[in-house]
Amino acid sequence: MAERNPGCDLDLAWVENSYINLPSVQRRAATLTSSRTVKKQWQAAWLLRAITCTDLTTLGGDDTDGNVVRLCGKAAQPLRHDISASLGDWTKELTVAAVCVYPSRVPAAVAAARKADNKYGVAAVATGFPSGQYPLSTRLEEIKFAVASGATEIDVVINRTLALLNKWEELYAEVQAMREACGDAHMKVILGVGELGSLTTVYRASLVSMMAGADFIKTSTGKEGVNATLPIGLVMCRAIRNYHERTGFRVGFKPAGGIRTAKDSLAWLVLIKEELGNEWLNRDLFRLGASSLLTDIERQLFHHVTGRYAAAHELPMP
Ligand SMILES: O=C[C@H](O)COP(=O)(O)O
Repeated sequence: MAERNPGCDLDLAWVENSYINLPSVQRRAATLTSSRTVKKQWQAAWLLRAITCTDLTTLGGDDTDGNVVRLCGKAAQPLRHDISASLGDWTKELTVAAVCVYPSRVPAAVAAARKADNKYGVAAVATGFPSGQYPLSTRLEEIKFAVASGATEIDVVINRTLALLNKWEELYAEVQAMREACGDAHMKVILGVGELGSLTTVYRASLVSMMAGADFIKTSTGKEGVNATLPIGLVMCRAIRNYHERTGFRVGFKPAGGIRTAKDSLAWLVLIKEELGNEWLNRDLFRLGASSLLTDIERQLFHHVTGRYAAAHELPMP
């Protein structure tokens, strides 16, 4: 694991004097997908990398321990054995980075991960996910419950109200308290970008979260109307880069919400490579939060290996 970001004092002047130019962000984001294409064995290699960085997610009101355990089976063995064998023996060891579940489902996920020698992590969403509209005391209790249940990573949501009202000191204090409640569990801070109103607010909330000790910043819960988009991702990566330049600490990035196709995952990998560099292209510093992405990646790898697309029954999801 990379050295954790300990955070730093809140630099309010830096936060309040930061502005984002929307047209230039849009222009740069548009070049990302047009400037680089990866094909054939290189594409297969990138897709395998995407799998290792995936937080395989189920966050449904109808989740049960049964479907969480099936998801964990997929986390431990993301590809069908024969596809895996054709891609090389080393892929037998391939797992996703983590499974991501609600706090009440953590014990089942932890038990399943233990049976797979903890080759992947167990992440829990917390702090009044997805809205964060609850008292701080209960939000912190949720973190403690998930950590006590064995979660190794906690995906917390910020209080968007504070960000929208530019109450940066209060937001900083809340995220600091969340980091303390997480203890040794790594903390991913979800900004809920679709509800932040502007890219400038996204940049400022990114900075404040990192100053307060985020190990990762994450775009979305998957429940907002707008989730992970490349322009928003670009702004967050620039914030991560600027924070690293000033403090020397590396913070990870997790786009999440609406990432469904292998092509989407390649675009996100290109963004990371171009904006943060190869150093960020691993599960310690990059995650893709997704519930259905793996299905399409497996489908594309099946095509790479066999030359044809699989019928639905050939690649059943758990
Ligand atoms: O944190 C991950 C998201 O909730 C997943 O969203 P998704 O279902 O759109 O892939």
